Amino acid sequence: MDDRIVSANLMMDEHAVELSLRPRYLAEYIGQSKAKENLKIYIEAAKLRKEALDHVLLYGPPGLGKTTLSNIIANELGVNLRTTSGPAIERPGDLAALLTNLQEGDVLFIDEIHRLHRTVEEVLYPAMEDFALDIMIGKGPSARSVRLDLPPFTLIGATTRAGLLSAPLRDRFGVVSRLEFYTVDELAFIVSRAAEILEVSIVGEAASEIAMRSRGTPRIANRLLKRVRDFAQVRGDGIITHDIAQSALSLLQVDPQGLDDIDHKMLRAMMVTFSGRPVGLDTIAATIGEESQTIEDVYEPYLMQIGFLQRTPRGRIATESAYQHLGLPLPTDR
Ligand SMILES: Nc1ncnc2c1ncn2[C@@H]1O[C@H](COP(=O)(O)OP(=O)(O)OP(=O)(O)O)[C@@H](O)[C@H]1O
Ligand SMILES: [Mg+2]
Repeated sequence: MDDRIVSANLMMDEHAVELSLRPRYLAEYIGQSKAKENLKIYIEAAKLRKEALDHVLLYGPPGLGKTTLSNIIANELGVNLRTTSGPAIERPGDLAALLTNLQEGDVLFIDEIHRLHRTVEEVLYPAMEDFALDIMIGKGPSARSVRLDLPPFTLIGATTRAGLLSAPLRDRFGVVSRLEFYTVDELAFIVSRAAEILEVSIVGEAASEIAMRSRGTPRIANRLLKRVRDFAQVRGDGIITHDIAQSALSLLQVDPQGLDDIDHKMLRAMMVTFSGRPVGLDTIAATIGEESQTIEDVYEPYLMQIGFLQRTPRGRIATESAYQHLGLPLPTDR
């Protein structure tokens, strides 16, 4: 019982920490300069015209800051933000309830928008296009559709899988922004800023070390920082030195490129089990006991970004740099 209370408190703390690390305005949002510059102009223009901002679609791998950016957009516009997610909206009526509760100019954020049910999605079309809801009244031959006006609002959709969005939905977003992996410098900056918020001292080299091992992803950078901080407090004198960062990260089984156990298993399966021949996603997934979708959304994008994995029409293959990184010989018949 006591344990449970303690762990619940810990979780609350973690959550509060998570929120405190989240930038609240565009000026604090590091990197993503392309998306940021465009949004700055659109937000400014919408404010000048006193109109709702055009609907925004944010896509890219997990942890790059889609949710953070949606919060920032609402803050910059000075409007309310309502948050929901594709799978959470079960019936058209649920979406109708959300939409009719919006105030003029509000932002409705739908996370995982690629997982919206078809029937719900159809309600969204007129809502996005004409700020209207078409409601069916009655059944059978006497059924008729009534149109209900909605206040102008901004829909922000986030997805890791833009490819799974239906064309009609995709076409209704005026602003489509793809978030990119962060550079090591940007991540080092994010780590230093987070350390300041967490009130822990960190030397520049240590911030860079964490940044290099964060797979271009701020969420991972913040997570690694928190774990390294634990090491610094228990094993050192609280200051995160380069040495502490390096040994903590090795103990966490994050290699110098930021690859973890699952990346290693994936690459080894491709190189050893399948001797370097092209392999299908599902085969890799089954071999290492992971879900195909996790591999496709979380692992592959970064391995492709650093040039360790290629997708070919015949399947996935590991590249020469991946063999070098793992210290395995390149197969001779390639
Ligand atoms: N540009 C940024 N500058 C500073 N910190 C950032 C930035 N982007 C994200 N972060 C940090 O990374 C964390 C994860 O970001 P966020 O939750 O917005 O990712 P996401 O793209 O919504 O991920 P998911 O696809 O998993 O929902 C945030 O809590 C925030 O602390
Ligand atoms: Mg999110």
